[in-house]
Amino acid sequence: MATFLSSKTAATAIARSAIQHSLRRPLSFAGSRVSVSSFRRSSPPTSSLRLGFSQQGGLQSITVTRAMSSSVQAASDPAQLKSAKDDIKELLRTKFCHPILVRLGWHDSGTYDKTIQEWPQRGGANGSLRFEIELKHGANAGLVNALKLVQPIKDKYAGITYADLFQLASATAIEEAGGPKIPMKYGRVDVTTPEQCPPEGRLPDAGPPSPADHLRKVFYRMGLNDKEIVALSGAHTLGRSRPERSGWGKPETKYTKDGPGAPGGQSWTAQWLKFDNSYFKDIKERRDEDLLVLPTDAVLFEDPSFKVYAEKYAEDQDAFFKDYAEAHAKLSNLGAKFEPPEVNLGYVYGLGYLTGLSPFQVNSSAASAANLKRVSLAPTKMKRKGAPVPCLEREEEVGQNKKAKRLTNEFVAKSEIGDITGATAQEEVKVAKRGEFGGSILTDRAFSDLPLSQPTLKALDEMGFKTMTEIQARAIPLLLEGRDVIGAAQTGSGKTLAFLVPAIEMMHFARCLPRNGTKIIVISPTRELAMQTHAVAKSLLKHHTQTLGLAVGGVPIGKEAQQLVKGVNLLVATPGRLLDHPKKTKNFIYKNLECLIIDEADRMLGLNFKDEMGEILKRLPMKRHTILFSATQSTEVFEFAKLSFKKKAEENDAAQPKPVYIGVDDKKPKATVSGLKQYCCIVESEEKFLALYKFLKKQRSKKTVVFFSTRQAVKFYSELLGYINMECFHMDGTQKQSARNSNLRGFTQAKSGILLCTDVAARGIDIPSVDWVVQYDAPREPEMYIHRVGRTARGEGGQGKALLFLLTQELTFLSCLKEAKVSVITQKIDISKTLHLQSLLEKIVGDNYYLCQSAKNAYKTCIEAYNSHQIKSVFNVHTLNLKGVAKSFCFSSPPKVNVNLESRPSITRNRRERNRSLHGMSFTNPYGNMGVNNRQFVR
Ligand code: HEM
Ligand SMILES: Nc1ncnc2c1ncn2[C@@H]1O[C@H](COP(=O)(O)OP(=O)(O)OP(=O)(O)O)[C@@H](O)[C@H]1O
Repeated sequence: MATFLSSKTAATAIARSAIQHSLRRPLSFAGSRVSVSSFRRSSPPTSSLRLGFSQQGGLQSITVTRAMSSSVQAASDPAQLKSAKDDIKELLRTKFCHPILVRLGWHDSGTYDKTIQEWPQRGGANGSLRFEIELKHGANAGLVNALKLVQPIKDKYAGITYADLFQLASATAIEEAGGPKIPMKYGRVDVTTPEQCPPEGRLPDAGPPSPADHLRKVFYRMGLNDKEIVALSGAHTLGRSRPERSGWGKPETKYTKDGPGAPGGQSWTAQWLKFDNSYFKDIKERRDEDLLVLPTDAVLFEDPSFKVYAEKYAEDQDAFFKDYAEAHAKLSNLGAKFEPPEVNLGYVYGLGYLTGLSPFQVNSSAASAANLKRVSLAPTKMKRKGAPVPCLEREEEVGQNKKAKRLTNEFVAKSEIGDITGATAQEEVKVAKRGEFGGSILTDRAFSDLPLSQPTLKALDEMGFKTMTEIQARAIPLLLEGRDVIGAAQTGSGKTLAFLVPAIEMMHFARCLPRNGTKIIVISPTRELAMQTHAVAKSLLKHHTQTLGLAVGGVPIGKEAQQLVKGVNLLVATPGRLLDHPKKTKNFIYKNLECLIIDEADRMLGLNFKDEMGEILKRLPMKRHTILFSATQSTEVFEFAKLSFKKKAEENDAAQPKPVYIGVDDKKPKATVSGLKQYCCIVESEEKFLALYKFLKKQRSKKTVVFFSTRQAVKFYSELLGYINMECFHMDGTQKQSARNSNLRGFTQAKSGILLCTDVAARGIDIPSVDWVVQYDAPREPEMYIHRVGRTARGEGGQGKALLFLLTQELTFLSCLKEAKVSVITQKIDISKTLHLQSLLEKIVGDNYYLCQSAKNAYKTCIEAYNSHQIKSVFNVHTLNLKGVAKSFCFSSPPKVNVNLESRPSITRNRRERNRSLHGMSFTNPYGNMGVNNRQFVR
């Protein structure tokens, strides 16, 4: 176990007094070690701090001058920056001071307070850390040594500001330690007097009572989010903590006993001069006593929202590097004033040529011609260092940096606001004519060009499918060759046929008979999706002799068992029921299984299904093909694929062909289909239901699916809408299967209508002609958003629209969407003429006992669901206006209910912790241990 130290205070006091002691000594500037500058000083020396060195190189004295107090410090000279970078590299090579230089840059910029407009009061990267008063802040203990190291470089290059030098040194240290290239820009202006330093207390504490809250408080103040907190914390992969400085860490460990650099301290990682993702791996494992884990490090794997990123970075170094580089660049700009100002930024920003580290390519001829004028910055592809799954063969560049740049709130503020309910049919026609709406998903390749059997070709023809979609054209030939495939393609792009056609061919050419048992299993996350896949398979098998079966919960198991005993060659199943059969159905033969297809693989291999999938995988024969399909992919899918495929390759022979990743849309700028128009409506809680009502009323002639976060909300709103003469279908996971089926069937067959549902209908369901997908409650994560909106604009030429409701404080969710390559247009819904309905609604609910109970349940669970939202930084239960929320459930004031704010993820996590030993399925052991699991997520 790594240690948690708490003897901080005393040591900090010692450190402080040591610094203070030295600060009291008189000035004796000793620049004797600094070589004579090759640059002529273009301005008087700007340093306000002078350092004195003892013969041993230790600090002797510091003093502060105020010579520049009245003038504004000019920004850095690019040519000097380039030279200074070389000097920093040399310094790193000789002193091994990478970590402390990183800490120097971060402590200069990390004082930024986004709520303060004025520079330099807002703090941030402005060089203020060179002043004694700031160096004396407890959090900066020891950083005087970093200043001492860079001061000679500062002295050599008068044309560089401290602010730039600190950030240049930090970014260079990361790169030289093997980290990512950081897209830096330069031109920061320095503060000039100690009075301009920020107050003490703006940097994080390593051992606060509530580490997650503390980190959020500090980093949110800087305008950084959870992902950035986790990524930046990864800088602790470098360096050591020293009790005599910060009070944290051991005096020495086996990793720090003999240097490099001055020995001592406790590091977070074994190779603390190498920038990689071992910080996350080590904290996760916590196996080594000699490695440090501060409370603020540990919380990255404890807080559910931080954990998502910490886990990801522990698994995927490329993902860490990418996010770190972005976050570091952002950190280094916090609060900075850049000069020349905006018009000349190209000159300053375009230091790609200068530092060789920017991912932006400067148009160099323009740069030299226009010199100080803005130059165009064309983004170039950042080459990834390796595939996320080394054992996968790339059909094309796998897992590229897909995520687009962050959407800022500014975007929202600037975006055109119209009233969505007023969108006319003419406008829609105009858009459609421009050809921007509803592109073709079909290629020019015909199914008949493939070596498919006659019965399959005949069935395809009868189903009306002649040419293939892209995922079909790319996946089917490879699957026919017997390759294992991970397929990713947008919602509604025909993935079902892409895996079913080759599966059926496999059975056909193997001449499977019922007595051979189950040769192919397709696993789906929901019963409805399994039934739908079963229906497509049934049509495809129309002229074949092979047998088909369905195993889903909610229906009597007996009939299914009889069928299985007779022999089902292709079985479509949900995981819970699939697990029941081997236990309860004696003669269910699955030992001959040849192919396992996991639809919606990212969901199936995610946390919710981990236990069931572990159990299933453990029972199935290992010698089989594995096919994984989904519209969104996750690290889990790749990790699973990597391990299970690798294991299989080991067990079989070395010549085993590698599995193939097919990412049809990886290079596309959008994650959603071109036929989809997406809107977002920003509302206050109290207006939310009125806005929905107004919307549904206006779109009465359309077919609309509305997603809610809880089944209680689905129940209440469908009852309420029924009361006010707006009948709707409703579907959630706890309804009886017969009710689920009839609601889905009813809505599918209807020309217009409303379906209220939970995420049980978010994935895979193929309902024809849905016009609108409304997300009344925001989704758990961007991936869920993509699946939900995928219920419209499906198939060839499919068109549809999506509307997301967000509360004002949830706006930053748009940045998460932007990162997932989803852009939405902000719209408004004018409810001014609907406001009077509120009192009427309150009366309806108040007068009806059952409706009132239903509203209370919905209100309670809605708050609980909000509390367990995955993206805590955006969906923070404490920011909810409860009075407004109550209004949206038709209460005049918040009802008295017992709200359980223990988060759902933590309940699930606790249960998982308890259950872990039962299954042993992990991504290092995708086949799991022997054991019994009675828990059924989906039956
Ligand atoms: C998340 C909140 C953070 C806390 C509570 C924290 C705390 C600390 C502490 C206590 C030390 C030991 C200092 C010493 O004794 O010399 C340290 C060192 C360090 N910190 Fe942080 N830190 C945080 C975030 C960051 C960030 C965001 C970065 C950079 C992006 C960073 C980079 C470093 C480095 C590189 C060192 C090693 C310095 C050396 O070896 O001299 N830290 N941090
Ligand atoms: N080759 C084809 N030609 C015409 N239509 C097709 C073709 N292949 C599939 N489709 C139609 O496209 C629609 C979407 O197909 P499918 O349900 O397989 O999508 P999907 O990619 O699995 O979507 P999701 O990710 O939402 O599960 C269906 O209505 C299907 O009939």
